[in-house]
Amino acid sequence: MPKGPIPSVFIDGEAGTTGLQIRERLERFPGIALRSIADADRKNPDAKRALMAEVDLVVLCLPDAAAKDSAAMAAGLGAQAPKLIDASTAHRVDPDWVYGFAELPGHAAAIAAAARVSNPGCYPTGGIALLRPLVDAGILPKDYPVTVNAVSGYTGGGKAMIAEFEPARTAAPFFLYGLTLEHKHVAEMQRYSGLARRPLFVPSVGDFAQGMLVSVPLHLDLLNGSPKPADLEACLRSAYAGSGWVRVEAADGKARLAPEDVNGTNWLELRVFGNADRGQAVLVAKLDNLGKGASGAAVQNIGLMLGVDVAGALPLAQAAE
Ligand SMILES: NC(=O)C1=CN([C@@H]2O[C@H](COP(=O)(O)OP(=O)(O)OC[C@H]3O[C@@H](n4cnc5c(N)ncnc54)[C@H](OP(=O)(O)O)[C@@H]3O)[C@@H](O)[C@H]2O)C=CC1
Ligand SMILES: CC(=O)N[C@@H](CCC(=O)OP(=O)(O)O)C(=O)O
Repeated sequence: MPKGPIPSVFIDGEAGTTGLQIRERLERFPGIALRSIADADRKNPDAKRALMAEVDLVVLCLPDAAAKDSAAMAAGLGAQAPKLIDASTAHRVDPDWVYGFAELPGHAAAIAAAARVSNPGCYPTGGIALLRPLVDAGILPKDYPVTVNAVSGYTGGGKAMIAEFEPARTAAPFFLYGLTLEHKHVAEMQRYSGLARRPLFVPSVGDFAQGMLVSVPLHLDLLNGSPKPADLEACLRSAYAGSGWVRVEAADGKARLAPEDVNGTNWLELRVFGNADRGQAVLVAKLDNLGKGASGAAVQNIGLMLGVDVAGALPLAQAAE
């Protein structure tokens, strides 16, 4: 039973990049009551605690340390504790939290039954979506030496990185990072792709605000059954048949792919580029890092956890200018 006439949500960190995007999606949606704290009080623990006790669900859109503090605060409310969705990295591989990737086998039901859900990272959303069906089908050996390459728009780094690009760019127009090979997303990518060997992950940022490509190169003769690129595509199509927000697109002989054209939507697009004669393929996911990669997944999870159909809050087409 909701605490009020309709289910209510508080976004802790609603002034940040991810929080604002969730707020935009829920503000225009009538099935959920969005509750806020006055700006001056947004970091005031007493104000937060009071509001947490009044709402059904809190979304944490905070740096990891602050997310852990807020999760502890919510747990301390006992019978008044709200359900939680954490958009940070703090609880992604924590066994007490459900991983909020609704399109993975069994996850939608687990999310619907959970009190604490960890929202996936933007890069893992692309990487896991490409890899998991191939592992589950036994095509990709669990110990395959997987490399995940990716490029993100600069909003992926939140307010601090946005300040390096707006109003004037001080960063390089394109750079690789994560080169110590300790990126915070590797653990969740390995766990939920079902890989036994830690994947190599090479992220990068370009001088564009939003949008993301995640790509995984594969040598087909090292896969089980030496599949053709078309077999990989068929495997992905079968895994996501009937999915509302993941679509598999034909490569159509394209040799180029840009990251921005699903921005503002909740689509996660998957493609298999391949050369059967060379025995090589590249799997590519395209998504909006702030859409399906953050706020869209959070809104999907809010819907599942509160039992509300949120399809109307999740754009499938870009808004007209
Ligand atoms: N940007 C992206 O593409 C994605 C981000 N995420 C994750 O979501 C979380 C938020 O990221 P993002 O929105 O990008 O980051 P931002 O830096 O844009 O926003 C974080 C917000 O949290 C606020 N904040 C910090 N501490 C507290 C506190 N104790 N109480 C209340 N508010 C606080 C900040 O306020 P102030 O600036 O005043 O300190 C800021 O408004 C992070 O954990 C991030 O890793 C997840 C997926 C994708
Ligand atoms: C471009 C950029 O800097 N991106 C961020 C990841 C964004 C994200 O998904 O953060 P969470 O792990 O908190 O979800 C990074 O690489 O740290």
